[in-house]
Amino acid sequence: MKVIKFGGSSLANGTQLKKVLQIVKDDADRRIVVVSAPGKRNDSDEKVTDLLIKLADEVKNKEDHQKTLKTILKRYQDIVDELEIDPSVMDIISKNYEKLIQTKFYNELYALDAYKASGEDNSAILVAAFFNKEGIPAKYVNPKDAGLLVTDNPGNARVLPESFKNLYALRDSKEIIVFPGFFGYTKDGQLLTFSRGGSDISGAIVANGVKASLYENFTDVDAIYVANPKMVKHPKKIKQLTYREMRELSYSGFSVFHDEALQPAFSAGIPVVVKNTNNPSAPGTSITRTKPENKQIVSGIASSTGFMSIYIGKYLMNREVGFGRRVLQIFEDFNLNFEHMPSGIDDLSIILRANQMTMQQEQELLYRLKNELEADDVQVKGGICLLMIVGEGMVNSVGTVAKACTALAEADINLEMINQGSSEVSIMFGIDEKDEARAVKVLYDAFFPAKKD
Ligand SMILES: Nc1ncnc2c1ncn2[C@@H]1O[C@H](COP(=O)(O)OP(=O)(O)O)[C@@H](O)[C@H]1O
Ligand SMILES: N[C@@H](CC(=O)OP(=O)(O)O)C(=O)O
Repeated sequence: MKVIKFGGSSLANGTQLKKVLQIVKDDADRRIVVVSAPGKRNDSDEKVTDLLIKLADEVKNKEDHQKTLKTILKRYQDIVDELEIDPSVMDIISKNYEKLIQTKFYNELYALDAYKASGEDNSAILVAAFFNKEGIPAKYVNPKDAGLLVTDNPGNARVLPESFKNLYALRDSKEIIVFPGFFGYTKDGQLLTFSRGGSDISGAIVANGVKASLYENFTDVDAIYVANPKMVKHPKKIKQLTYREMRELSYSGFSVFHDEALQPAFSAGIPVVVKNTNNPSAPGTSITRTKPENKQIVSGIASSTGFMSIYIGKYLMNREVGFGRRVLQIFEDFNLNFEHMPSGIDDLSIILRANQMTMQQEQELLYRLKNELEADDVQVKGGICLLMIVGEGMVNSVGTVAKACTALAEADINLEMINQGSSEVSIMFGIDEKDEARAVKVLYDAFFPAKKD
């Protein structure tokens, strides 16, 4: 049995849905279809999820929401019309939205998640109706009925382990299951979403639950490329990656596959393949526990912006027992996640995502760090980009850091930070955000030089 997930780009209009149907028909093992909300039809279009966030905001602020609601309904209506699906589906979807808008939520974050999730929920209802109309017996299954349970973290829910056992029952269905991605329910029955792009996570959870032989993730590119195709022209394709390589690359910018989607697949040993809905015969990229050794030391180069660093300097820091714990306690008091913590004998830096704090919180944090730790110096720097070079081959090879540093130095790109060693398969550099695209390009040229004829 295979679990197959289609992203928003594969569900953006009727033409895309016809491709989805054909892909499902092509392989009798494709029994569970996890769907996203309709995505962008072209570069200037809006994702339904983004429209729903806008709608939630308008309803919350008691602003006029009719235009946004109409735009959302039209996205579904256009698909229903193009595919000549029974118009009663549109009545169901419209009623779902009427009901949602009338619902009084006592927690704004729960409300936002309910709006966001409705994009995938209605998409699954529509896809199931389309399959049935085309003679493929299919049924929509709600994550609550299937027992997909999550933690109580709005917009950032995590799966609860008992979900996997509950989901096993999906194997028994005679019909193809169409399952909405992106959300689950707490034990108290509250709907909550995963983080953005989280339909990939739902697909991996369902694949784990039903003990799938393969998790196929269909998107709009022929493969995962060694660098983001928006930054490097025609980058090389990757045939195979290990789970840990993919996790590092997704975490640091390869948005094509969600980093949290690796663990459920990994823990059940389920191979993942990323393929193109627009070109399904292309082999795509496989993600597996191990991969055959090859000459390629670096597998991919990723980058991600939006980070800040907080530097703390204090003479004899290394001799002060409990210093690190006190630093982290202050961060915990502000409910801040941190990503990295490079350190020296008299200084340490904390790298964190900048969007976690307001200016005022930042000022309060700096004040506490300086005073409670009696630090000599506390400085903050925003606008940091993390560059990640990833490859299993780096474990047994020398010279990767030197090669990367040379390429960056020759391009006059200043390194704010280097972090090598904690993860065997990656090297991380902190640079100024303005240098991001140039840095990815020079590293690509250094590690994937064009073949000379
Ligand atoms: N290294 C990479 N390889 C392939 N695609 C990448 C990479 N990095 C970023 N992407 C982007 O990821 C996009 C696919 O992910 P996404 O937009 O989430 O698709 P979907 O709508 O199918 O979920 C691609 O169109 C591409 O722009
Ligand atoms: N629709 C949600 C979840 C998702 O995974 O979407 P997509 O498969 O289009 O990346 C989002 O935009 O975040």
